[in-house]
Amino acid sequence: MSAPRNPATNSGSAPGAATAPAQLFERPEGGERALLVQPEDGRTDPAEALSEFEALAASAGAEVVGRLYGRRRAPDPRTFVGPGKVAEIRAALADAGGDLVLVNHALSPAQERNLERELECRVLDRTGLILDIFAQRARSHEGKLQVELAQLRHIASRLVRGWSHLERQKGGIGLRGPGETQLEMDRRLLGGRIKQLEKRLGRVRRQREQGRQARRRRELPAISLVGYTNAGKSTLFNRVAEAGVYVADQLFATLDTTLRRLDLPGGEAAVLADTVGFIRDLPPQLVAAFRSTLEEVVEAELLLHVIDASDPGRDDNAAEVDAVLAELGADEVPQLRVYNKVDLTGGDPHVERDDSGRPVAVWLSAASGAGIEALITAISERLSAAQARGVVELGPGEGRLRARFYQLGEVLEETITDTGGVRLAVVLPRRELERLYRHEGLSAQLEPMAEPALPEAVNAH
Ligand SMILES: Nc1nc2c(ncn2[C@@H]2O[C@H](COP(=O)(O)OP(=O)(O)OP(=O)(O)O)[C@@H](O)[C@H]2O)c(=O)[nH]1
Ligand SMILES: [Mg+2]
Repeated sequence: MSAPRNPATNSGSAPGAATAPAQLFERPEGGERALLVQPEDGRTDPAEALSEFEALAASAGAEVVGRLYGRRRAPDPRTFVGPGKVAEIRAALADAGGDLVLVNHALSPAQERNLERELECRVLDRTGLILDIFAQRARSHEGKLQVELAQLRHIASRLVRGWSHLERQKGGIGLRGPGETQLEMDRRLLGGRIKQLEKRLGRVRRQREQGRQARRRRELPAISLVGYTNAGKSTLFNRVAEAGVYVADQLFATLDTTLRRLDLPGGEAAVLADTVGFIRDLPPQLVAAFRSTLEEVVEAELLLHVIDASDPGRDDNAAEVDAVLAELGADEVPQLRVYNKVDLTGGDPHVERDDSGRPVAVWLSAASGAGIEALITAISERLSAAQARGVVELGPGEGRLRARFYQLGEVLEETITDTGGVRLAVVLPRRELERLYRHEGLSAQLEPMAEPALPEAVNAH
């Protein structure tokens, strides 16, 4: 049985505690003994899926004591796996002395409950496991609220378990909350708590929205690091911003979006954001929960999509990340691919360019620092290409568009025209300009400025 986790074990590190030692987050000895069940659906490579699932289980602090594959044409509506497999799992549990079954698939609440009843042991699906990891990792106030809300929504439909011994296991994997308390298992209180969390989140989000608008007014272009979990985003973030963010060989080491100012060669600056990692089959309620945090991603000028070049599943993982980005509405944000960990592949750091000479991928090692300079130059090149600048003339009736230019970019100069309209010298993200043309009725062309009012972005080296 698992010793209930002492909340003090993982609440001691403030977000600023830069290089928190990894053992802070390691589970006290004697984690729950988990048996893993990996369905074979013919889609993904089961061995690879199982090894990722094992890393997830370890991240949640479980000790893996057994692994089983399950092949079945259609899932059993009652227990997901068939009766023969249930017997096999029961035997394996007895053999290994396991006290938790983790199934690498989504289970319906009824399937989870029926399996628990038949196996006389706690059963958690992939979503429940990922939620548990998120619960342990959330650091910021907003992150904690988001995770708790997602967890409560997830368990709301799973309350009737009917196993008194499960009650006594409070604090085990899947039953831990990010907040002060264990997850409240009483259905009556649950609804109230969910409402309360939604309200608090609303307040926090409004504050963050204000912060983002302030940043936008300061016109610092935003760059977001995105990528599969464990790709090396935080390591790269530290390298690039020298910020000292928590890095660990753990899945979902980072949950909260962290921002740093990034100074580019030539005196330009940008805001760099480190974000939560993505994973295959990210539970939908988690995508929803983090949607607002990930707005940083949607609104970024440039995404650095970090890919672990040494991972044999890297292309699948990258495709998965792109799919989540599309779900978030961020598929149109320009991407620079960063193939990380070239120290492990034996490759040389280099930059790939497209036909027009634009950098599209950078191969580097965040750990050794090889290739970082080239990355920063590539970022600088991509950012200056992402900015539109010019002079635009608006008619007297286009006050709303004038206001939009002030909102979205920087107005360097404004003069009144003979016809009573305005002539604006503006700099704004090209994406926003395109949106103005497409959706907001802007028809006037952006003419080149006679003289650049801002120093040219430096990418001379
Ligand atoms: N060999 C090698 N290891 C690296 C490199 N970059 C990162 N790592 C390691 O990869 C692991 C994950 O790094 P993180 O920076 O925490 O990855 P992340 O993408 O932020 O992960 P999450 O926040 O969990 O999504 C750590 O053990 C790093 O030390 C690299 O260039 N080479
Ligand atoms: Mg990270």
